[in-house]
Amino acid sequence: MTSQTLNTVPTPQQIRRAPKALLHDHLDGGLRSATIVELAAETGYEALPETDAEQLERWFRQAADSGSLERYLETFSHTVGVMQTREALTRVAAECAEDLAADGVVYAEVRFAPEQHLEKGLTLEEVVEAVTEGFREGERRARAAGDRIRVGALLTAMRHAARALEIAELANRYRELGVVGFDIAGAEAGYPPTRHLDAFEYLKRENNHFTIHAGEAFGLPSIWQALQWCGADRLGHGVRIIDDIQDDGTGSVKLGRLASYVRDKRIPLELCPSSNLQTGAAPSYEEHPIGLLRRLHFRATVNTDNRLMSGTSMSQEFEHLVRTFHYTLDDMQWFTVNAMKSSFIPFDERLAMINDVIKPGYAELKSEWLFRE
Ligand SMILES: O=c1[nH]cnc2c1ncn2[C@@H]1O[C@H](CO)[C@@H](O)[C@H]1O
Ligand SMILES: [Zn+2]
Repeated sequence: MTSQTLNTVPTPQQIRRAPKALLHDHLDGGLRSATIVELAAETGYEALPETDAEQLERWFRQAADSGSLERYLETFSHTVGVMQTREALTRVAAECAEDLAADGVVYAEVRFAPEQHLEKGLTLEEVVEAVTEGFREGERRARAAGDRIRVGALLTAMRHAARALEIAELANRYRELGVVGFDIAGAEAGYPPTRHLDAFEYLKRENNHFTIHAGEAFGLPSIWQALQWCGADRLGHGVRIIDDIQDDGTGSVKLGRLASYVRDKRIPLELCPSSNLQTGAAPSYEEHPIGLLRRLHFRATVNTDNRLMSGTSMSQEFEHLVRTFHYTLDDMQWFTVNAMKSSFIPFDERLAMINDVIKPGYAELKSEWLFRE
């Protein structure tokens, strides 16, 4: 190995400092556990399973480690439970932006389902405004701490419910006000994305963007519907696309028609390795499809999904991948540029982020070995 290739394998510290872009992160899956405890006391939420922040953090991780998406999702009742006031939503959003920035994330799209935050009388509009105000506040605090981050909101509709069109209209109304797109989430099996076709067709007519959770707990039919019936711009997870790829282990790999389409059309895959291990969508980091999908040049991106439930961060996701697949800074840059290219902000802004923030950041890290004492 030459010294140059040796030096492009990032250290944990370099991974944290490297500029990262995040497309798939749930606001209600990333609260600080101490904040949950405080908000529960302030807002009179009495159903927390633990009242000590550290124990609560452990509880979330263990409860989410269930091997089933449905059981994993049950843990969200406690985060959503304390996110029912304007102040709570703004605080959680501001801390989210701060935490991501401190982890070296320069661009993030963070999603949440407005319809889940109406229990204490807030309107859908008030929920969106509280969250976007929090993101702006978090961006300011990050700047004051010497970090840079830009956060866009994605509005999620819950796939078992029937409010998708309403939430899509909301996303469209708040487009110039910090909302960059739309999503559907929740239990996948039994709730195909075509249930919400009216919402997707509306967004297409409005020239708006959307991603769909598909190919996580359910396989190819869900991905096929999301793309070919609903017209999704990106796939939330999409990891089961691996079921349409035959890898005989001898170097000969055969793509089925859906996998070919996904690769040919450069459909972004919002891959979330740690989350997949917890819900049983992948057995281990070693066997996670991201290794093959990266080798085959799918438009793969690395994401956190739910930092609290998975006890993770963008840096930690990359640390796992670097350890497992021996990725270099060039690989990290590749995933990051993929994410930025696939983001929902205007093209000129994406390009500036890639050329003026991401590439210089990696160049700086890659050159460090030259000046080592
Ligand atoms: O990995 C996932 N798959 C499907 N749904 C999810 C996942 N993570 C979170 N949510 C769901 O999205 C809602 C809004 O953020 C959360 O409340 C949770 O129910
Ligand atoms: Zn998700």
